[in-house]
Amino acid sequence: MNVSEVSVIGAGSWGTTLANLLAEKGYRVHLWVYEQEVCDAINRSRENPIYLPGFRLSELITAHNDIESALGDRSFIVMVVPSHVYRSVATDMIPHLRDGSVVVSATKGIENETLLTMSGVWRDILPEGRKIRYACLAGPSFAREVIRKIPTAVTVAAEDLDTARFIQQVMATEYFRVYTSTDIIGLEVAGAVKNVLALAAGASDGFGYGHNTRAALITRGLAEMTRLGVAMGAHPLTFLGLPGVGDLLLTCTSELSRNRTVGYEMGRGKSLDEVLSGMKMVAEGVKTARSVYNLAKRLKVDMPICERVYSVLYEGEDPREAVKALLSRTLKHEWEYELQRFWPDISTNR
Ligand SMILES: NC(=O)c1ccc[n+]([C@@H]2O[C@H](COP(=O)([O-])OP(=O)(O)OC[C@H]3O[C@@H](n4cnc5c(N)ncnc54)[C@H](O)[C@@H]3O)[C@@H](O)[C@H]2O)c1
Ligand SMILES: O=P(O)(O)OC[C@H](O)CO
Repeated sequence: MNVSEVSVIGAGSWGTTLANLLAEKGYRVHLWVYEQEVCDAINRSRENPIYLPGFRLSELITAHNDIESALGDRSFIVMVVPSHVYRSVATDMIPHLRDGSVVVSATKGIENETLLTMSGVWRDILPEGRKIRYACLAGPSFAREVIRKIPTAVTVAAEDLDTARFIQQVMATEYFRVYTSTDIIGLEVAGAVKNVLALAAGASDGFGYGHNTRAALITRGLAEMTRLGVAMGAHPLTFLGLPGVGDLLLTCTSELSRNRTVGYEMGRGKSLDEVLSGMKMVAEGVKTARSVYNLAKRLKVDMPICERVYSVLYEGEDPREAVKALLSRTLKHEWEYELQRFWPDISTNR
């Protein structure tokens, strides 16, 4: 497959950044922009004034407000819209999508209504006989650092390694290192769950708790993420890599994270509505907390931190009571859940 032009669907901070990365590699980039005024501003002033102000964008980017012209006859597509609008945007794309197109999804989230990850959404909506080559891009990558060419490493997973290697070649630069994988579901679960855990880590910092608390949340959160991923068919090693512990560390510890910031503000006493009312960008963890809670229940996976995040966000639990509830659970072996579920014949006394 020879690529000279690509489409990027979604012009938030990450979509705009990936569009610019590809344009600076020499690809002609067609960027679909939801808001007409943002679309006009990009074409007129080479800047995304709402989602990525202060960065001059490449001349090789053309912004489009309609999906048909954004897709044209391109067959390398990067999809970066928030998860709650992913299905409707993807559905609009289908009539204009070339069969066999590579679709690289950089969205991190799980649908509330169906509990599907983004690969599941495509499987759900693609008419019989229609095919795409789906891939997921994940890993620790703040748009605001990538746009400044700060060294970054991410992972791309596709069903077959050849597709992943092809995407690696198209997207890698001297500052953006792309690893390959075939564990699509692992990347999707990791990218979604780390946002929920970042809400908890932010709240902990907002309460004024210390480094000990945050390290505990990250480590036990990693165990929860891995359990859910494995129950959904992921490879456990994925969670030790960039999409798992890499992105979890980044998001739970940095002031650049929108998810951590939402948690932090709530930990300082603001309500969820107060925090969200001042935000144009998405904090995916807020919606994904509901999906993760329901998935954990459906698959009988023990995810106490994510469960408390859900009850604070959606059942009005006081965040400090949620911490108390977490700490007052029955004391146990560190790997009790894993030993019982995966190695029942190994004694927890070993
Ligand atoms: N920003 C980052 O650093 C970063 C990094 C990696 C992954 N991601 C993921 O990328 C995805 C997109 O996030 P972002 O940060 O680029 O977005 P953003 O939060 O900067 O902007 C919100 C985006 O949603 C779009 N939007 C709002 N309503 C819409 C609608 N009804 N239909 C279609 N589009 C609509 C806006 O046009 C804008 O593009 C998310 O899943 C996020 O988790 C973001
Ligand atoms: O700002 P956040 O919390 O949405 O995180 C952005 C990216 O997912 C970090 O890899």
